[in-house]
This record gives sequence, C-alpha cells and structure tokens, in this order.
Amino acid sequence: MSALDLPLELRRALATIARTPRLLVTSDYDGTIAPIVSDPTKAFPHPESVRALRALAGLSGTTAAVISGRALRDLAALSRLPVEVQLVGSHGSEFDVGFVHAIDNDAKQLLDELVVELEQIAAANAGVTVEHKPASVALHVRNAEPVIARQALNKVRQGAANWVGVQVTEGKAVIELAVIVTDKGEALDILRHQESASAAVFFGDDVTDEKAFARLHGPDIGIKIGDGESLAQYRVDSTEDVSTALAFLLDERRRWLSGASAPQIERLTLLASPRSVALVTPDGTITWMCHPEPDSGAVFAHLLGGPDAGHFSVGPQRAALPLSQRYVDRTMTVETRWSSLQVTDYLPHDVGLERTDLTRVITGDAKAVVSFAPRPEFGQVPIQIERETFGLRVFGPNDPLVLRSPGVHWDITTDGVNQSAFAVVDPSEGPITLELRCGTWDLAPSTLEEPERRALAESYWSTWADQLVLPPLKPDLMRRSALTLRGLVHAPSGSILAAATTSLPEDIGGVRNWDYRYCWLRDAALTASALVSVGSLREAEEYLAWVHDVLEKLPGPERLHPLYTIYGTGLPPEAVIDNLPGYAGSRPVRVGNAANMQVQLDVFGPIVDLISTLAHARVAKGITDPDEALPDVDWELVCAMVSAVQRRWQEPDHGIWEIRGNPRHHVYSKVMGWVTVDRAVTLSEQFGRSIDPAWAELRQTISDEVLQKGWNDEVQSFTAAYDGTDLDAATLHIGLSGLIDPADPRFAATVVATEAELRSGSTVYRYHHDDGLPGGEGGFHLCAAWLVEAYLLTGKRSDAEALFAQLVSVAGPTGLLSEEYDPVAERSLGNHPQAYSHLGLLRCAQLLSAN
Ligand SMILES: O=P(O)(O)OC[C@H]1O[C@H](O[C@H]2O[C@H](CO)[C@@H](O)[C@H](O)[C@H]2O)[C@H](O)[C@@H](O)[C@@H]1O
Repeated sequence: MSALDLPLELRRALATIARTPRLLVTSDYDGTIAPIVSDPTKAFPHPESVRALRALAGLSGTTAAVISGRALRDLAALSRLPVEVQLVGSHGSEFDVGFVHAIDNDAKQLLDELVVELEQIAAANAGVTVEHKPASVALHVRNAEPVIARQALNKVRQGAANWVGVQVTEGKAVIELAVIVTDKGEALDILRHQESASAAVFFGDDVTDEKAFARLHGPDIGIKIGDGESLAQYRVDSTEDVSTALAFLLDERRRWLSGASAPQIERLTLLASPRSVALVTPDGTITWMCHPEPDSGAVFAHLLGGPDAGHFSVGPQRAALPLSQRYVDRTMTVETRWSSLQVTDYLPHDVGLERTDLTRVITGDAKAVVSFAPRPEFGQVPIQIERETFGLRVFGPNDPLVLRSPGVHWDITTDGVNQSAFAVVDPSEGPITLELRCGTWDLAPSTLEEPERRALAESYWSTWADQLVLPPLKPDLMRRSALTLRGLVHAPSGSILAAATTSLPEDIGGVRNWDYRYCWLRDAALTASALVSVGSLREAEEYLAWVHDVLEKLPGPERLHPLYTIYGTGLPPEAVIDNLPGYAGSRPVRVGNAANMQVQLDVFGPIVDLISTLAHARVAKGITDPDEALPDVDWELVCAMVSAVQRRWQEPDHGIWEIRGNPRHHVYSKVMGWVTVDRAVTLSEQFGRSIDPAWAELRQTISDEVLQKGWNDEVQSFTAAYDGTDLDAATLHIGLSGLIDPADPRFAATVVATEAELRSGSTVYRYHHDDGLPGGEGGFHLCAAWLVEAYLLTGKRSDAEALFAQLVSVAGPTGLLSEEYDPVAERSLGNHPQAYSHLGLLRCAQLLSAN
C-alpha cells in the first residue's frame, strides 16, 4: 500500500500538520499499530509503524508516544518500542511503572476484591479470561461463545462495575474495572504540555480512544481506524493504513525540516515601494510581507512557515512550473510567466502612510487559481474572511485589511482557526486585478486606473535608475544591486533596512536566525555610501537627518546603540514567534534583536566616512562652496562622532559581528575609531573647518596601539582582537581603510592568512572562532567582497577577478543576494536580500572597473 491509497483529505491534513513547529504524534496500541488478535499476549506491532514512530521521535521538534489501555510493563515488553517513543499505559494513567505505589491502601483492597470477582466470573464462563494490570483488571471475552461472552459481560456490568470507586471502560470484547480515574485525553494533554506541542495527531480504534479525540482542537488531527461512531475527523480501514499514514507523516516532516520544500533563498525576488517591501517566490507566491511597517508583524510569513503561515499565490489551473520570472527593466515590478499566463506584481506608491498595498495583475489565456490566506500579526490572530461585491474583507487583526478583486468569485474555507479564499479566474476576457490593501476598509476603485498606478510606481524607480553612474562591469547586475539597496530605504523616515526579512537561517535547521528588519547605523551608512558612489545623494542626506533625530534623544553621541527601529526608536525586547516553524525548520523565528543592547564602538566610523564621501560627491557634482559641500549639519555630526570615539575607543566591545559573549578589544572597532578621526581631520583640512589639535594626536595614538596590539607574530597576521590568535575577515579593514599602507608586508601577510584561514572556495567566512552559539554558518558575501578589495590592493588582480566572478555566480535569477552562502551544499543562507552583500558586490565592480 502506498500513501496515494490514503484518503486525499487525510494526506493533505498530514502534510499540513507536518509543518507545525512542535509536533506530537500519538497512537493507541491494540487495533491501531498492532492488529487485533485472539491472544492479547501475541498482539505484535507492525514493524513499519514501529520504524515510523521511532524515526519521528528522532526528528527535531517532534515527539512520538503510544497511549494504551495495557499495563505499561506489558506494553513495553510486547511493543518493543525504543525508549525514544514515550509509552503511557493503563488508559493514559501510567506514565511510569512505579505509579502503582501511588495507589492508596483502600484502592489496593478494592482492586484485590475486583480481581477475585472477575476471576470467579471467568472460571464460570468458558473462554473468558482475566488480565491483571497495576490499577485495574480486565475481563476478555473474545475467545468465548457469543452467548457466554454476553453473559459474562452482563454479570460484570450488573455487579462489580457498580461498586463504589470503580471506573468502567468497555472496549473490543473486553470490560475493564479500574480503581483510579483513567482518561487517554488527559494523557494526551499532559504530553502536549510537557512537549509544548503546537499540534497533535492521535490514531485510535476503540471507544476508549474517543476521550483522546475529544481533546483535539485547532490544528490537531484525529484518525479513527475502522467503523463506529467517532469524534475523529479522518478515518482509515486498517492497522496497515496506520503504518502508511505514519510513514507518510514521517516523510513530509523530514522533507519540511530538511528544507527540501523551502524556496531557495536567492531565488526570492524583492518587491518594494518607498516604504514597504515584500518577497515573491519563483512560482508566484507572495511569501513575505509585513504591515504597517517592514519591521512589523507579517501578513504573509509563508517563508517561515509554509502555506499556513500566510500566503497569496497565483498559478495556472493546470499545475505547471513557471517559464520565467524577471523584473521589468529598471523597476521593482516583477513578472512571473507560465505558458499563456502571467502575473505582474508591484507595490503601488500612491497610498497613505498607514497603508501597505500590493497589486497583482493576472493576464493571459489560461485559467489561474488564486489562493489568498492572509495571516496578519504573524498568524497570532485568527481571521475571518467575508465576501463583498468588489472583493474580500478580513476580520480579526487590529488593522483593517481588504482585497479588491472585482469580478472574482471566491470560495471561503476554514481550517478550524483561520479562513482562506480560493478562486479560479479566467483572464482571457481581460486582466484580473487583485489589489491588497492593508490598513483600510476601503474597497472602492482607486482614483487612478491600474495601468496609471503601475506607471507611477515604475517611473519612480526607472527615473532614479536612469541617473545612476554604474560601473561598466556587469551593468545590469549592478543596476539591480543599486535598486535593491534603494528598495531597502524607508523613505518616510530616512532609515535603511539591513535586509527585508527576519530569521532566514545562517545554518539550515539551526538557531542562528536573526531579525534584520531594522536600521543598523553601520549597515545603513555603508548602504547610503554605496548609493552616493553611484550618484544618488538623497538617501545619504535623509539617512544623516535620521541619525540627527536619533542623537537628539540621547544624552551623548557615545550612547548610540548599534541599531534602531525604522523610526529611530529603541527596539522591543527580542522575542520568539513560536507558532512559526521557521525556514526549513530553522527555529526559533525571532523578532527584535538583542544586539541593540550591545556595545559596538565601530559605528561612528562608517557615519563619518559617509559624510566624507558625500562631501566629495557634492564637489564632484559642481558644488564649489565648502560650506555647501560640507554643511554645518554634517560637520556637527562629524564632531559628535569624534567626541564619541574620544570617550570610548579604549573600551572593549561586542564588535561588528555582534558576538553574544564577553566584550573584547576588536581590531575592526579600533580601526573604525581611527577612520572616524582620520576622516574628520582630513575633512577639516579639505573644507576649512577648524579642529582641536588633540584630534590628530588621537588618530596617531589609535594607529600606534592597533599596530602594536593587533598584530600577532605567531599567526603572522592582524587578529580579530588584541587577546587572541583568531582571525576575522573584518580585520582586512586595517589596509582597506588606509590605517596602514596596503604595501606594508603586514597587510600582505594578513591577506594571505585570511585567505588560508577563512576562504573556502567561492566564499569567505567571517571568523571560525567559537562564538558560543551551536551550529555553524555560511561564508559571508561582504567578507568575500572585502577580500576582492584586499587582493586588488596587494596586486592580486586575477584572484580578485576570480572571486568576484564567484560572487556574481551565486546571485539568484533576478540578481539578488542574501547574506551568506554554504559552499558545500551550494545554497544561499541568511536574510534576504541583504544590503551588505549588494553594496559589497557594487564596490567590487567599481574597483575592478577602475583598475
Ligand atoms: O488502548 P489499547 O492499546 O487499544 O488497549 C486496549 C486493550 O487492548 C488489549 O485488548 C484488545 O486487544 C487484544 C489483542 O488484539 C484482543 O484480544 C482483545 O479482545 C482487545 O480488547 C489488551 O489486552 C487490553 O489490556 C487493553 O485494555
């Protein structure tokens, strides 16, 4: 028998529950994983069921248990189930073989009397037998003539079953009298709480199993074996079917946990408006979108939890893979195409600040299936969907949400908690337009027709892209990198996201899952600098205004945190969204980021470096007045950053990689302290600003200390920190920044050591030092970009070109890069798209084009 022989609805339910974060798989024993036989001592389980339960128990986030009417000792001996599978005997009351000691003397006395009574009935009725259990006694009539069986059962029912303190359970050809309360449902709930299960499966065949079925709710599923009334939603015929269902559940869960069904990270394509972002999978599913801000709760978290976590998909009615997905040139509009069908996605711009809108336009001659399952606030609020003349209204979350879809006929379904809407549409008569509007109840037509709204959105990006000065190397990819960086800019506030997502793993199945939907001072400054380098200054100016606003709320610039929310406020405490299983089972899914409480003393450098880059870019654009090229507002910021360095540069910190351990004297942080003062001194000279002579002295002091304490003779390299021999790719900045002459043999040696220690094939790791977290991580694209720059500075052009080519080759089909890359599994890792990776790529192309 194969899984295809199982009822379709059951297969679907099992495939869905396989994706729950913490799964509890429970089963009854006799009649469920072991066939009913005439001799209870010969009821052996199906080996396939044992194998599946054992394998399920070995998976992460998965518990397997058998809850049986049998005595625990007998169950263990007969089933031979391994210890990983939790056994509960005596109809759910015997978790531990020692539990009999907990039965008081009165109960023991009663049990003795019951045994005597039932033994007498058995002795008087041929074929009737008695089974002894720690807190009960069972009378079996399976092997008696039907008349005798009835007579024996009636004798018990009319006699001992009515004694005070006796609990009666009737099953298949058996009546059982217990001196304690038994309830398989209670056992199921104990296991559920013990394991913090987010969903449970229960298989059972007998009336005693109904107590367990009665406890199932929400995403749980119950499967009844055989005939008879039942509270279970699903039914199979035989114990063989149970083996098949368990094996199917195992396969599905294994696949889900291994990430085989997760879309490849680099193939996810970014949609952006000036204030919102979303991701679309290669097959046309909106897999990620947050509202009201990009750092708020997700409406669609499919990326971190599959379809149940919220999705909005469009595809051909006759299932087929897409032929292509691409950006409309120089825009953030994405077209996904199948044979005779296309969906065009973009985030409209002409909406109020309280709105997050998405428009999907379906065109072609083939029918399409649309599935709309919003799960606002990370799916933590149950939602209902109501049909209206012009679309759908979604009730449940705090914020209103509608889908305008004139002419579309929706079917609404429920999974018991949430509703979803499905429709089959025929675009052959004209485009089908679906307008998702988060933050409003308004289902009326927009002021502008859809094509005009789209033109408005597209011209915003194309007009901007047309004025860029891009390197001649890989111009299309570089334009896409620039557009991606611009897409991560949150225009209303001036802040810039480090990436569009949270919790895409740095290690598949691991715990290194962080929330990057915030504005890091360092990442944002580097992004703004990259945009200045291609000729766009506005983002830098607005970002610096955002930094000013943040500073106004602080007692001093040295108190700057490493990151803030989009609107420059402190982050909420880091938390786990437990209902999401994570990308490819990589849990936890986190929101917030505890790194905001760390000391990271490098952050002042990139800000002053950005101001310097901006001032020179203004000059290059023809601004000759030094006070316009370096206005007071920027110079104030420079002075603030220098004062912060003066106060704190000698302290240890958590460094650029936000190590969640003890602070160290990181070389990169000291180098960035030097960059702060160096760029400030240089700016003062170039733009006629007067400075305290102590600045130049400080620059020298930092440099002297780094050169003395950062270099390690033993490893022939500058090291990650003063106190160790471990290496860090960020240390390359000692030469990249100009603190030492790149021709200095110590820099050349550091490049060689970094390559030997941290480069692996096409990628470069940040460090290999034990950072206190379990699991590993991939190589870091930005570090590869730094090594390309270091190769160039040390005369290794062909190495630089080769590594750049490798970096280019791991970009997805629409030109996007995530944070990291696993060179062994050849898959992308980490949040996506990542500003660092794109700014690194852009800089490499600029340097390679210039040389
Ligand atoms: O909760 P379960 O695991 O299903 O246990 C219920 C009872 O199962 C056993 O009896 C039943 O299976 C026997 C073997 O196939 C069969 O001969 C008998 O007629 C059934 O009632 C077990 O012997 C009992 O102790 C359990 O309570």
